[in-house]
Amino acid sequence: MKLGVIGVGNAGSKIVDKMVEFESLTNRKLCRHVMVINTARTDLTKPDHIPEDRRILIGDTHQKAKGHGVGGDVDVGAEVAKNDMDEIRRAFDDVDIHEVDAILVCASLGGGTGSGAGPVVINELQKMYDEPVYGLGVLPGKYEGGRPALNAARSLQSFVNNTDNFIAFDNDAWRSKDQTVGEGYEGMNRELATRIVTLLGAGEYDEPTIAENAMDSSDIIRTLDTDGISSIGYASTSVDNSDGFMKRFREDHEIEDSSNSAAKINGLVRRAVNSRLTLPCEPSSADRALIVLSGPPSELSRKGLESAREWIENEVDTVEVLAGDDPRENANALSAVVLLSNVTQTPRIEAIQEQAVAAQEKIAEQEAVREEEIADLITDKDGKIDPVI
Ligand SMILES: Nc1nc2c(ncn2[C@@H]2O[C@H](COP(=O)(O)OP(=O)(O)OP(=O)(O)O)[C@@H](O)[C@H]2O)c(=O)[nH]1
Repeated sequence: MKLGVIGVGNAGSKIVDKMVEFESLTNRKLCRHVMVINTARTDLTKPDHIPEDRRILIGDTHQKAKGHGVGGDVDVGAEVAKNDMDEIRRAFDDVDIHEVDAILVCASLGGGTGSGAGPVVINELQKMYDEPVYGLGVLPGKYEGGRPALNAARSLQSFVNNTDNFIAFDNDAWRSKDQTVGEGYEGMNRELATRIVTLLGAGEYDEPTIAENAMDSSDIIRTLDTDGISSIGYASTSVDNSDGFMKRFREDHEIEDSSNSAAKINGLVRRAVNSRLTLPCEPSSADRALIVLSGPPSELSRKGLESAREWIENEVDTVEVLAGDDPRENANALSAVVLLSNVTQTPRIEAIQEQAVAAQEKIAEQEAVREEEIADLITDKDGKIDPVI
């Protein structure tokens, strides 16, 4: 698939940066247009792989943002994006839409810029283009407290309602227990970029491929076309892709090798579904699923892919399962990515909603106490307002 990729806010921009890094390391050609949008000038200097002229600062003249971010305030994030919409639109004008099959907007839902400006950007893209617009959103960890959960619960609805599909990544599930907030982001972003680029980059090659089961971008678009929330599973195993003795040996043992390959693929796909998903969920609650098998052509097996597809159909009980190969001549690993589209049994999303309700109640209580304190300060014992002077 050919993609336009837009990162909004700090985490969104870092994830886009990692996607571009991964695709260039693996010779893929997924991200045809990249752009990052932020309210914080310093965060815009962080990406290593985004050209300078594709970094858009918004809100530098806004009274609350002033180029320093929006401090977790979703409403300010949304307001800034609306105010600077002309500038954002001008940046979109450079995107040659005939060159892309879809647009992906990446953001974290726990901060203020990604969760506030992200949905505004998505709405504008939906108005401007007919191509599908997908969201890739990071859910804050429980350990971060009520405010990020409240932001996420509010903006999740906007992301899901306004995108053709929302792929979720749960910080809670991916953080190691001994890590504090902020630690481990680099590794988490790399894991997410690997999954998303291997999935969406399937089928884009410099040279035409003759692979009979090659994945087609229309299959990916079809699987994502559910208006729901998705999760991705991934498993990988290293392979010998040298020209040396081992490869010749394996070629000489073709029959044995092909049944081995089929078993390996089947095992890999099962491992992907049972692995740590980007969003923990009950796989059987998915409406549609898609398998991409990526690796050297000698490792791909039609039989293996077909039996893995049947396994997902039966065991995971998903109605529609598509599968395809992504042959990569020089790859030194065989990877399976499984997209579970429109999953509904997602405990973390339910927990975020509960955490958000509790946070909202706490904020309301604190406001009531503050109002009482202010009233006490400015009124005399008879309840009359004390003049300031
Ligand atoms: N997975 C992941 N999560 C991140 C990363 N950086 C921040 N977060 C999470 O993102 C949330 C904060 O969002 P940010 O993207 O930093 O903030 P922002 O959208 O730029 O908004 P403001 O800082 O309020 O202007 C918190 O839930 C963090 O845990 C990252 O690199 N990877």
